[in-house]
Amino acid sequence: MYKTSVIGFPRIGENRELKKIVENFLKKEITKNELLKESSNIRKKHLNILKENSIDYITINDFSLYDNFLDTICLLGAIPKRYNELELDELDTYFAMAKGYQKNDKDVKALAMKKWFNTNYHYLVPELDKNISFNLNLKKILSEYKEAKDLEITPKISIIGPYTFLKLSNIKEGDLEDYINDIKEIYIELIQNLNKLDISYIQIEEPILVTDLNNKDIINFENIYKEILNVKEKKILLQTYFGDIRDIYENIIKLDFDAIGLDLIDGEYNFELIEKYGINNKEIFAGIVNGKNIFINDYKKSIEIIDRLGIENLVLSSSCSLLHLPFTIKNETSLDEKYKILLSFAVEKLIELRELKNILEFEDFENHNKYNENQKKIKSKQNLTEFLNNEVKEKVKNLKEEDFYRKEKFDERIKLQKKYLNLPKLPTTTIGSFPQTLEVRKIRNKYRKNEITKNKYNEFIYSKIEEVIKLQENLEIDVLVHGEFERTDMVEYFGENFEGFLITKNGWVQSYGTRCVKPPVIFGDISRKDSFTVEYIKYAQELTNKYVKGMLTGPITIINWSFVREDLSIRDIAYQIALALQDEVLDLEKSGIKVIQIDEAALREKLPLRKENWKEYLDIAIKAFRLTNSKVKADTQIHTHMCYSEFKDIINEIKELDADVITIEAAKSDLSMIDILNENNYDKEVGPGVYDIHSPRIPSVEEFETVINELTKKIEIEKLWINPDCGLKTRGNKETIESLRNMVVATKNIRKNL
Ligand SMILES: Nc1nc2c(c(=O)[nH]1)N[C@@H](CNc1ccc(C(=O)N[C@@H](CCC(=O)N[C@@H](CCC(=O)N[C@@H](CCC(=O)O)C(=O)O)C(=O)O)C(=O)O)cc1)CN2
Ligand code: MET
Ligand SMILES: [Zn+2]
Repeated sequence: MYKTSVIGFPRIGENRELKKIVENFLKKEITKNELLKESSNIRKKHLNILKENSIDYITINDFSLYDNFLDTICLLGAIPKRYNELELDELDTYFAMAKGYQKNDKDVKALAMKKWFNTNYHYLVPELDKNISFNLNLKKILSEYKEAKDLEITPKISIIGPYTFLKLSNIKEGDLEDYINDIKEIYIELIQNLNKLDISYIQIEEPILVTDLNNKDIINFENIYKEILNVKEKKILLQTYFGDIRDIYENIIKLDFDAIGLDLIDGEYNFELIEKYGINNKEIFAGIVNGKNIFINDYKKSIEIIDRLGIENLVLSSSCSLLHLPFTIKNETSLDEKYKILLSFAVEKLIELRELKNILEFEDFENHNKYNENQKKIKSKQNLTEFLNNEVKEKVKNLKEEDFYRKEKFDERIKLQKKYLNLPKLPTTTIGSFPQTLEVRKIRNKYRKNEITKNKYNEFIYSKIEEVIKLQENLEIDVLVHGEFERTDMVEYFGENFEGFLITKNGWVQSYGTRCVKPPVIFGDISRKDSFTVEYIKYAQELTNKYVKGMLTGPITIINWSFVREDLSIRDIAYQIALALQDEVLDLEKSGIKVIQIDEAALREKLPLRKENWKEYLDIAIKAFRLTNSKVKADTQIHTHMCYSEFKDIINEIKELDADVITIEAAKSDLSMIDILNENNYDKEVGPGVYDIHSPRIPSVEEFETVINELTKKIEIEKLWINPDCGLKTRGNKETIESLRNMVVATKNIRKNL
């Protein structure tokens, strides 16, 4: 007998309904009651979809108005003091933590945001200090429980596990161990409360277990769980995902969990663990349907996996939450059927689980019509020759060592660049995008619907470029950008313009809070037909005597924020993209652009979860980046940008990227990252972000001066750039202009004293 389960379902809604209602609430266009009512409707709709697909273990509390980690902070009452002191109601406190709060004399920054393991989802980081007193708040769980019961569902309740919570918290005082007792107590109280409900499972999620663990971790984990498991009266599923749990499987299997959830897509090694240590009578939730990629399940392979496991009474599950997938392929009305049949979004993954169960329970599976249908689709990919490009395959094969190096060394290059560019000390710049206001989106939407011509659309884009160039000149910024108005997204735009990608119309995936991305699909071999950024950059450059940066997205970031084909190595895919970018870089240079930024925003975030896999990944990432710009002249300045700056472990690789200038996020990480650069003799130029663009807060001139002064103490003046910590596309015009003005004024004040 087989059962089916999913770890979690996307909550943003089929047409991003949740995004819209939360944003409307934040703009005070709808009331709190409307927000709660509408979000309940979304949840009920999703529960019904899960029910219609006969999912046996339906999850609740996977929903969130903004982020599950933020919900967990509220569930445990671990709200940092500064937010409680605002004396707002519960919901406003929630959003103050999410977005920061600036009103009258009150001014509090948002909680920090971090990448959720190796996905493009971001969670809000809990803070733990001596002021924290945990205090259980079950309101959210209980109302979602009631909704499920009203639909006659006996739900499984998802909660973030205590160890993942602790490990991902920002511990401001003391050590992690200092918080274990409190955490244990509050989770015990939580389990005791959940005991009273009519539920199928408590799904405790501990993805931290797929990272490298040491003995202390194992001791801590056992210490916490032995007592929690002592009080349980309902079944507990220990759910892991994003990898295998090699360091702790042996210990876990001896603990009193009723079930264990394993990722069998990204956790190949889990098979060996099961073989070696057995399953000790636990129910296994086998993650065989990929929750992170959008290609259809190959039923033949899945059945082989299940055979290999050789476990009776298996639960067929997703490899991770379906949060990381778009809603349904059904809405991709512009996509050719021959591609569509090869793709599977969240709803289709439910169908796959249901079909797999039926096939497995069918005596002679090879004669099951769904099985044969599936195998026919899988084979049909071979006929899609339009995605084959032998020329680029050859080019990649023939790459030589020298293709990955610039001719001149940095020391020599930077002298030429300094002479040529002749910038003031502490040059100011921005990361690329300017606010993507409603105006921009509306016009683009009209163009998409053919309500305006391509010419009219371009005219509008050019007028925005003029506007933003004037603005930057007025603000007296030193190195300008064109604003990226023609781009929906820095990755999707490259997918639209390169060969080898599929683009979806409604394939939205939540990235953080109400923000979504529409990852393009790397379906075939990648190449570039014509230049596509040059005309805009050239136009911008002709409007000003200052330098305008060429603006490209790097190969690893394109890969990491796309859905990626599984039939070619990541190295080959990365080099194909790098070669396509190289064409664009050289065209920019040819048209007179002297500064070219190639963003590798996602390089750090996709570092493999286990150290043993770092080397291979970084080798690909560095070489692919270098390949994009190895052929430019010495006096062409190459910039790169990275959003997250936890560089401690990869600083040597960052050096090896050999970018002349790197701009990075630093504002939120108390500048400790600068020490790391220094300790490792980082020799290139750096622009540590001087303010956090993820919040509408406007830092004052004094605040900027303090940060910049700090920076000048730590970094050689000659090497220091002043810039925000990321692109400005999510901000409004007003706060952007005021923040940039303060940033430039502060820089000039400091320059006077140099
Ligand atoms: N891919 C990617 N990953 C990333 C980042 C990134 O920039 N790109 N940045 C980091 C942070 N993540 C982010 C993720 C999303 C957004 C973001 O701003 N997303 C926008 C969508 C951007 C977009 O593609 N907008 C479309 C508009 C789509 C749209 O909403 N259209 C409306 C119609 C417009 C109207 O008339 O109102 C509709 O369909 O209803 C466009 O520009 O054309 C959003 O959710 O609001 C920002 C940062 C990390 N990961
Ligand atoms: N150039 C891009 C921008 O400014 C880099 C963003 S990194 C998420 O939007
Ligand atoms: Zn960024």
